[in-house]
Amino acid sequence: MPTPTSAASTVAALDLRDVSLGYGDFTVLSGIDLRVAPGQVVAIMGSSGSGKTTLLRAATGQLKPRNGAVRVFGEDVAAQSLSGLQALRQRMGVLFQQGALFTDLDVFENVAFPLREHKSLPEAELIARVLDKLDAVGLRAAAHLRVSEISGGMARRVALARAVVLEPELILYDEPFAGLDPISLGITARLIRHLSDRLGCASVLITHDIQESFAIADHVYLVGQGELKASGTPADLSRSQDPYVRQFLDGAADGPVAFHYPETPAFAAWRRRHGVADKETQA
Ligand SMILES: Nc1ncnc2c1ncn2[C@@H]1O[C@H](COP(=O)(O)OP(=O)(O)OP(=O)(O)O)[C@@H](O)[C@H]1O
Repeated sequence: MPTPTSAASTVAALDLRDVSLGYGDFTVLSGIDLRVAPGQVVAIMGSSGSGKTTLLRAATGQLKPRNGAVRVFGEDVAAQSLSGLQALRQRMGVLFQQGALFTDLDVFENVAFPLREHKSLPEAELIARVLDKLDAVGLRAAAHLRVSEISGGMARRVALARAVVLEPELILYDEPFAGLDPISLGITARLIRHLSDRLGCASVLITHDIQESFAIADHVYLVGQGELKASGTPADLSRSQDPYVRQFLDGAADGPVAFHYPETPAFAAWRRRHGVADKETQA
């Protein structure tokens, strides 16, 4: 029989059961089952507009599911009061694509910012914590530099240190590799794995980058055509003969992965207002 401790440790950091998400009359995704265990690195992949960022919004409670439940650390996100949601968010780190730093603060103060906002630590402890996180991203000795004095790749790493300074149990990364050169890309990927292992936190990456995410992920989910198309280890997906998975992984132009944005009821209404026939009728 599991002890209370071992039972607690099996609570998923993020758990989606039969979740549907959408905006207005447009359903983006439905029937999504997804689980991220503590310490796991999970990649969510899919073509442009497939709903990856939408999933991330559901995890942070910005978007309520139309169906099913989104649980973070075992708590139903949609059932939370504002203070409950804030308490859950304090246990999460989010690194947005434009993880913009405060340009009027130096590197140290950028990373110290969440600690100063949310914790009242003695200064010596705060300094130790910030330097520890800067050390984890290889930038301890850059603490004194102004944001204008660091490169774009360094700025990404500072943003990463800031995202983990509160030692979150779950970190959500929105396209952490976008716009990075191949070397920085490899370094950032290894850093994400390293931070996850070092802090024991669960990491979710929203990404298009197959090579780097497959190199560090324990599990991969592929979304497309409004649903979960595949899930498994990188090795499982690499072996898959499913036409959708193969087209996505091989980057082939022809296949089931849709290039065209799907026609929504809102577009159909716009089309009718402008006297435009639908494509099939025109053809
Ligand atoms: N606030 C919103 N209101 C209405 N529709 C939205 C909103 N945000 C996103 N969408 C729609 O939801 C769909 C999924 O968008 P989402 O940003 O989740 O895709 P994505 O997979 O992250 O795409 P990309 O890889 O291009 O960033 C898109 O069709 C988009 O137009």
